[in-house]
Amino acid sequence: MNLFVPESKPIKEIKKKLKKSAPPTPKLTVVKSSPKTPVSPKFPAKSTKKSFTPNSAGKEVTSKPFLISAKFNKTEENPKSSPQNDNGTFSVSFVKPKLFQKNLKSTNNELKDSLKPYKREIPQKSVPKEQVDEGTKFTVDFVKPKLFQTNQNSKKDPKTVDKWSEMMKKVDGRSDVETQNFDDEYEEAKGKTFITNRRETLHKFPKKEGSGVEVDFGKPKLIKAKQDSRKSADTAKKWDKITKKVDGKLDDQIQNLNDEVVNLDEDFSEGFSTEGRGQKFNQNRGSALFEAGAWKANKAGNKWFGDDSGRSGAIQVDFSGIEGKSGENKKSVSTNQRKQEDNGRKSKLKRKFDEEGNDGDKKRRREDFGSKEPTKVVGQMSSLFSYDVAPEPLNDADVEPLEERLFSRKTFEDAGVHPHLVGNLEQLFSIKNMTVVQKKALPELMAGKDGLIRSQTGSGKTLAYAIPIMHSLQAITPKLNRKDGVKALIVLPTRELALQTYECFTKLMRAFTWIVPGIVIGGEKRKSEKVRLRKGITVLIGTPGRLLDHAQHSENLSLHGIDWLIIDEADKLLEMGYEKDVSQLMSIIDEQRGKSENVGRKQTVLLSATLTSAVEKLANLALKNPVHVDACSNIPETVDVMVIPQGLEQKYVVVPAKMRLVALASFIIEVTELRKSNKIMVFMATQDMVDFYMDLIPSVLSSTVKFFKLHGNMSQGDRTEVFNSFRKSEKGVLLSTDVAARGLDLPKVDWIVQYTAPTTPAEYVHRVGRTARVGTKGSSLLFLLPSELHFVTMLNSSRLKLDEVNIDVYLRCLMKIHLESRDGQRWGGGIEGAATVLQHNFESAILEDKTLHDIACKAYKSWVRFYATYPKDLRVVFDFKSLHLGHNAKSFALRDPPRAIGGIGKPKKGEKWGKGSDMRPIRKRKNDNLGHVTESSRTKKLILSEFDSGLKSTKKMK
Ligand SMILES: Nc1ncnc2c1ncn2[C@@H]1O[C@H](COP(=O)(O)OP(=O)(O)OP(=O)(O)O)[C@@H](O)[C@H]1O
Repeated sequence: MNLFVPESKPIKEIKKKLKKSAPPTPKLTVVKSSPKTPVSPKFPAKSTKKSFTPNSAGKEVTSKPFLISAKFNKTEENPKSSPQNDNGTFSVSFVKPKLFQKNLKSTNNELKDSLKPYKREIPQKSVPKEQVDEGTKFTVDFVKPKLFQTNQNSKKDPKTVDKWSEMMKKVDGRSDVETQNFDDEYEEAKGKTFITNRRETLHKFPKKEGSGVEVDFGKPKLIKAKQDSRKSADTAKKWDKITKKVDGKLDDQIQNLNDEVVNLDEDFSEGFSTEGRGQKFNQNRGSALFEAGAWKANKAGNKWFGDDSGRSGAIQVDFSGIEGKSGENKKSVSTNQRKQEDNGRKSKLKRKFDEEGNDGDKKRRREDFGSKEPTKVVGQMSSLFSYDVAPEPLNDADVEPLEERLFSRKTFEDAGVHPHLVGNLEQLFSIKNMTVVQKKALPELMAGKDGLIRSQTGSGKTLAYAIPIMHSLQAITPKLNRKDGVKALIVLPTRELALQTYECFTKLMRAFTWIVPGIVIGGEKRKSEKVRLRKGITVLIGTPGRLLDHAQHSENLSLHGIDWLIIDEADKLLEMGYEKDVSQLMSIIDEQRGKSENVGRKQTVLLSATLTSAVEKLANLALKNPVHVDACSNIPETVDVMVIPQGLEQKYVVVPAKMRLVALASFIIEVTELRKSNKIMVFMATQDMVDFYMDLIPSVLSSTVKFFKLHGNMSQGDRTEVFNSFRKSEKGVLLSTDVAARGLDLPKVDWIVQYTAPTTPAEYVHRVGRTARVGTKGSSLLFLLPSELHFVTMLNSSRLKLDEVNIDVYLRCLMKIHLESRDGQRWGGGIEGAATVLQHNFESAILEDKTLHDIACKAYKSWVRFYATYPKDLRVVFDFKSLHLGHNAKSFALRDPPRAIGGIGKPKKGEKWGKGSDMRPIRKRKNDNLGHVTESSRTKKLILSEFDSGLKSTKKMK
């Protein structure tokens, strides 16, 4: 059966009939169309079939959908004329072609390539051509359009690209059922009716009715084009322009269509809409449409109209089939649902991966924290492995640490430093090249300027000011002598730092014997210091309290000849509340200098590894036209960033309160015994903690490594001895308070452990800065309670990058050493068993020794008090109320319940803080006039005790 030529109406017959039925030639404004000539002169020739691309039938498929909107203009003579029974004018609007062409133009070769296999399916030769007469009705299969559409979309949305490639896979294997599935999306779009009113040469499709496939379908593309127009301003404009034209020409139907299109446009994001169904298009360029694609003949439909020329007939497109899009909608809903499910599954998977993926440690930690057991009664050892609920592990932060170059290529010689000094540096310090901060600071300070200097820890700030001082003092003629009094005054926050600086100057002065260094740091008898001062000192180094004391009360200290005032670790001095002492010192210097004749200009220099706003305010008061020396060239001004030595590896470990002591001991064993690292510094919050752990840990571990302790409440003799012997020792563990956090230059320290977290990010930087100095390597480990985990986030925001290490890494070492329970009890195997033995041994040591028990209680109380004094901005992380005091007591090897330990404990319901407890409510800190936070007097006492000048009556404690 020939589907294309209706058997019942041979062409000639039809023509005859037409002639008969046609009224006298109406005055028609016929817009002629031919494949080669655009119907509307407003549309260029480009919009003809020439621009078609091959379709599956081997025939060209238009890249322009030819959604041709047509208007049948009723004639004046025959106002009742209708397309069915009369001729009329058909105005055609080539709405889409241009637009679509634009779209296709933008389609890259990928589209063509991807379509090739599909197109080759039906070789061109196999498609015979056939003449079809006017009035032939065609049914359209809407396969291709979607394909094109999708491909176009694919360029805009990666998801669609995926979908597209998935579809293409199906399309490639077009013969199989899947392709059919793909076509299903348009299944219900089939059945559109096209009627030609002209004779056509058509491709003959397979013999059967309903076969054949493709058409380049205007409507979807129209919708799509409109939709696309939202994506490109140009296209949108063009679209608007075209729409206007169309609107001017279209009849109601078309107008409606446009309305629909707008609606569809809205709906398109949800998939193909049902809105377009039932639309009818009139087209007077059926040929173009036919040419545009393959179609199916439907001999049942013989409606046709138009003139016999066949040039201005109409083709009616019935979109009723588009309701199939509701299926699509359903599909898209289900796709959405599937997507949601997928997302759900993915996020579940992601969570799972986060938990146990490549970081099984985190997973284990979460499991470990899972159970919760009440602390058992005193005298019995409570389980070590039952914790608070674990915190959510932190996501890996995207932190880009700030880098600061350390060394420069310039030598001290290049900077014009006196050759004797250069020689000294080479021989005694083994130093030739300057560090960056020295390279920047030296020329400015040697030129007589004041300076505010910042650079990372261990970058040679001491020499950055010591060399210019020495260089200028040695140049003074006649040569200085002791009677000239103090020429340079160096103020530092701690005695150890003062001692270290004194040593540095002593070395530098070897070539200049007439320059005399001196130190006053407290802790010594005032009398012997006075004697030294009376003898005469050229470079005086000291802590602020003792310096002020001498300046105020000792006639032997004359400051009128001061040329240099150095305030080192300025931020710490201010944080400790020394700004008053420092400013008093400055006034005394100015006063004495004011009374003297022939005084030169005094140079003042402030230094710190971290510059706070308080330091800058002090700088404004103390410095005149200072030069700002920052070793980091790209430090952002707005962000509170910290620079860490590049050789420093920063880690943190989250340890439940109960496990802290065992974890610390394990770490010490692991690092000193198994990894053979040499030196560790362990920072603790309070002096009592340092005392207690110093008494407990070495005795229980019977370790071969030597332990040292350093805090502000030790005698100066002990402090100096410890400081010196730890410096010189090859191996050792130094338990210390923050007294050792600043400025100390202890050689070859491998690890910095912060057993209690610092009170500021800046303090963190100074503590870890005791290792990895001047280009060496070092590591740091920060202990955090689960509740403190987000301190890491805070550090991250200062561009400090820390990596998490699991507690097991250290606990595992307990399996490698011989651990015996003190009383022979057995505690099971594995890590847990070993850790329990160790904890048991600590607790037994306390139980066996009442003094040690008392020390433990004292330490515990001091820690609780300390915890309540975290600065306000850190309390969100170091929240006293979130502490499990009982679990924390265990880290002091105490089995006693908190309230039994000197009344420490949270108040019971209805009870106030302080009642029967050592605890007090946390006091607010106030801002002083220098803009930094001042401590409550109790907190201040706590901090100052670390750095006490040793004087009986401390004025600074007013
Ligand atoms: N140009 C240099 N080349 C090599 N080493 C140097 C140089 N300048 C100083 N050093 C050494 O670097 C070490 C650290 O110096 P210094 O204590 O002055 O650092 P810092 O910047 O003050 O550190 P912090 O901020 O911790 O106080 C010292 O041992 C010092 O001798």
